[in-house]
Parts: sequence; C-alpha cells; structure tokens
Amino acid sequence: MNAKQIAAERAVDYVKDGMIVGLGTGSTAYFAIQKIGSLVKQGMKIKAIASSQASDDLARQLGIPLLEPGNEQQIDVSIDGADEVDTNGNLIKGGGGALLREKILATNSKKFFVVVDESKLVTKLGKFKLPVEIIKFGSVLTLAKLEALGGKPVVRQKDGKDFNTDNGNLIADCSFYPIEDPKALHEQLKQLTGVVETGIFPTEVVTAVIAAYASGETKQFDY
Ligand SMILES: O=C[C@H](O)[C@H](O)[C@H](O)COP(=O)(O)O
Repeated sequence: MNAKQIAAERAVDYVKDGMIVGLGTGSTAYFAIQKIGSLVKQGMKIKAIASSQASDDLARQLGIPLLEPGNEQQIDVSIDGADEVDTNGNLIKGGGGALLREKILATNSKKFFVVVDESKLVTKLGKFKLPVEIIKFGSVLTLAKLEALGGKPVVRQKDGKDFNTDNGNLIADCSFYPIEDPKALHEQLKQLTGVVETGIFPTEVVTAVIAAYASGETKQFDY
C-alpha cells in the first residue's frame, strides 16, 4: 500500500454509519473514495457530496449515494488531499483545479481531514504555485492586479488551451513563496474583484492532517 492510500484509509476510520461525507479530489482523495465505496457495499448508510465532476463520476461508479446538487446539507466529515501543508496546518490546495468546491465542502463540515504523503509537508507554503480561481470576464485586468501584488500569475493550461474549472473559471497559478502569513495573503487576494477563491485553506478549517511516510508510519496532527 502506498503512503497516499495509507493516509486516506486512516481518515476513513472517522466515517460512521448514517453520515454525510464530503469527497475531495485528486490522487490521494481517490483512495478515500474507494474505501468509502467499500463501506457502502458492506451496507453502511452513507451519503456523499463530491467536490468535482471527477470525484462525482468515481463515486457514482462505486455506488456511493450522492446528494443532489443544490440540495447539500451540513457535512459530518470531509476528506481531501493537499498540495502543501505547513507546520501550522495551513494548506495550499487546487493543484487539480477543484479548490472552490473543495473549500465549500471543507468550510461546511463538522470535521475536515487532510490526507497527504510526506512529500506535501513543508515549513512555509508557496513553493507549490498558489492556485487562484478567477472569472474569465476581465481576466486580463485581474491578472494585472495579481501581478502588481508580486504574484507572477500564469494562466493554467491543459491540452494547449486555458484550463477551465468545473465552475467555468480560470486558474491563475501564482508565486508568493515564502508565504509568511497565509491567512493575510488569502484575505488580500479575495478583496480583488474577479478573484473567486484562493487555494489557501487556513488552519482554522482543518480538524487534522494525517500524513503517511514511505516507511508505512502515519502521524496525525490535530489543529
Ligand atoms: O484541486 C485539487 C485538490 O486540491 C487536490 O486535493 C490537491 O491538488 C492534491 O491532490 P493529490 O492528492 O493528487 O496530490
């Protein structure tokens, strides 16, 4: 079992019968969704909300009952990966472009577990370029504002075209390393009209980070 799978499955221990679960996105959340699928097959009554079309598709294939979009309810537990986790439990997310829906789920969950392998643990955030979701209208102007703040934004590309989020927006990948005060940077960026959301998840929304190491050891950091 690889480290991502070990961390993800450990977090699924917090999922109990009758819960509403938020499903993250990415290669680590994938293992959590698989495990939740196996609990459903064993007869556990779980309902889920997916943070991306990709996770929605996976959950459907596995027979996990999903709440209808627009009919979401308070979530008991969300489980998701991260691109970076600093020593205080602040995160960068959005490497797969799902940050907005992921943050809606994380901030509406009673508990939010972050699952990572040790490669994601950093002292300061920002070596991983910070994803900032921006709307297309006026994007050149919004990018200029991000540039003025020193973010050196680059519009994410996929298959030779601008990457589109599930919400029809763009992602500006920004360089702010080292991010000394993640919450302050997030708040500054959110004030720019045209910015929909940033990939900074402040430690306040995190219940615990479960990190798995190549040795097979896991550590849980509670916040
Ligand atoms: O938009 C994507 C998400 O924030 C992912 O959870 C994050 O990029 C980590 O993905 P992975 O587990 O594949 O490294």
